[in-house]
Amino acid sequence: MMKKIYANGTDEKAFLEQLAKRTGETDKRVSQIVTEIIETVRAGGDQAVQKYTKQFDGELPQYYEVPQEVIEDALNEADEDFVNALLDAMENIADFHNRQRENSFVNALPNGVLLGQRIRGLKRVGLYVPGGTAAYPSSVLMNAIPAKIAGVEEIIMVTPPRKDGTPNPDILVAAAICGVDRVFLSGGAQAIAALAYGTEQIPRVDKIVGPGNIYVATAKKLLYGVVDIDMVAGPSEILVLADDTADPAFVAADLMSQAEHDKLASSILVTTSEKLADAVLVELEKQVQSLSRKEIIEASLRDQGAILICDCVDCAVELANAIAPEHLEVHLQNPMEYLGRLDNAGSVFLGQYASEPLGDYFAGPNHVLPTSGTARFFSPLSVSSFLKRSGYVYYTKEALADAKDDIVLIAEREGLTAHANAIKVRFAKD
Ligand SMILES: NC(=O)c1ccc[n+]([C@@H]2O[C@H](COP(=O)([O-])OP(=O)(O)OC[C@H]3O[C@@H](n4cnc5c(N)ncnc54)[C@H](O)[C@@H]3O)[C@@H](O)[C@H]2O)c1
Ligand SMILES: N[C@H](CO)Cc1c[nH]c[nH+]1
Ligand SMILES: [Zn+2]
Repeated sequence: MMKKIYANGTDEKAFLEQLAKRTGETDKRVSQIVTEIIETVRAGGDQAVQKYTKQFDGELPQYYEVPQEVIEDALNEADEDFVNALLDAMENIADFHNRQRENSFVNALPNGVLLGQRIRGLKRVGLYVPGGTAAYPSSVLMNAIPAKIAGVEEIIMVTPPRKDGTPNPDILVAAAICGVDRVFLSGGAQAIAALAYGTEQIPRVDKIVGPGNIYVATAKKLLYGVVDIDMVAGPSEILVLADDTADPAFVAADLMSQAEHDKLASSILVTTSEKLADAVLVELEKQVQSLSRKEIIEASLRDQGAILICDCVDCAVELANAIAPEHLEVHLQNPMEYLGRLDNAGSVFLGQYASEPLGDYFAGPNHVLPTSGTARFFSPLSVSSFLKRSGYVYYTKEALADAKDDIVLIAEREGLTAHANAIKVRFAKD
């Protein structure tokens, strides 16, 4: 089901190149389609959005904007256990993200100068919640909770309608408990374009967050600059780093937990133990039989998965850093020992009981994470993703007099005499 590759410098390189192409190959064609969608929505507004919804999602949605009473009804009619589970998860997620708060500061110098940084929440944010195979209430929590903590004034959620045009009630429940302000039934590149430019009904936002498929990710990339974006979070990924102390049943189960998301999801085992590799293969065959998304899991493991066998743990760690996966599970004898060397992962899960779904739903750290190797430079979604900082300066005449010569000198050296003049003019009458 998963290929075994011996990490000898050549074979794993070929696999990594193929992995890097898994979303990239379609990029050019998708870019063309998405560019056309963006331009059409920019010119045609809500009508164009609805036209694409009908084309790609099959039906005109029951509501374009979901009325508040429908959202409230969804919460009132939801089963209590589900709501309570979401509230339990929310408590952990809020507790974790509350620790990410940042404060404004001011430095008051003895000469009367004030230098400060003001931090505020973004005014209005767009939250993309995938539909299709991936309508996740947990993703609503992971996006909306840090936004609320950051002080975002208005959260506009967009999500595709279900096949019959109705909203997904579980998504509405999550939106209600998180305090999402407005919900539109629109998905794909058209929803991203509407949020970026604004339409008559969908307000223009300052930033768009949330994962989505290749059309959503491409629209976000193309519109970056018109609007801010969080990151490009694509198909899910897991890399398990394991030695012969790992439990093959746990490793196989966790690999499949991410393969289940998408045929393009990638699940990789990097191990020093051939014995473990073989046992994991047996477990995969056994456990997949009872899983409802067997077909997706098998396709994902076959096409995007691999077991990479390394000579030593250090080589395995190096390989994990080179792949830079979204999720990295550490099933090594002393997992904590490696934490400081695991540089490139969206989220790290230490030890055999820190199973990836614990992070997807409950533990507290965010599950909107960088994918496709971008964990090298992107960080998880966080409170700071929703903050804006401005520096400010207050100077007295005396303080400016002390700084005047340096400023004028640098300005004139740059050939910017108007800059120099703006300083000099303040002392012209002295
Ligand atoms: N990294 C993360 O944190 C994270 C979390 C959750 C989900 N995900 C990923 O998000 C993705 C969700 O994908 P999805 O497809 O289920 O939902 P989606 O909402 O992202 O995409 C559905 C939309 O795609 C558009 N679309 C579909 N076919 C199209 C076509 N041929 N041309 C133009 N537009 C088209 C439609 O508008 C449709 O509404 C998955 O890849 C999943 O792995 C990632
Ligand atoms: N693992 C996904 C991010 O890659 C997030 C998620 C939502 N629900 C279940 N899982
Ligand atoms: Zn998941």
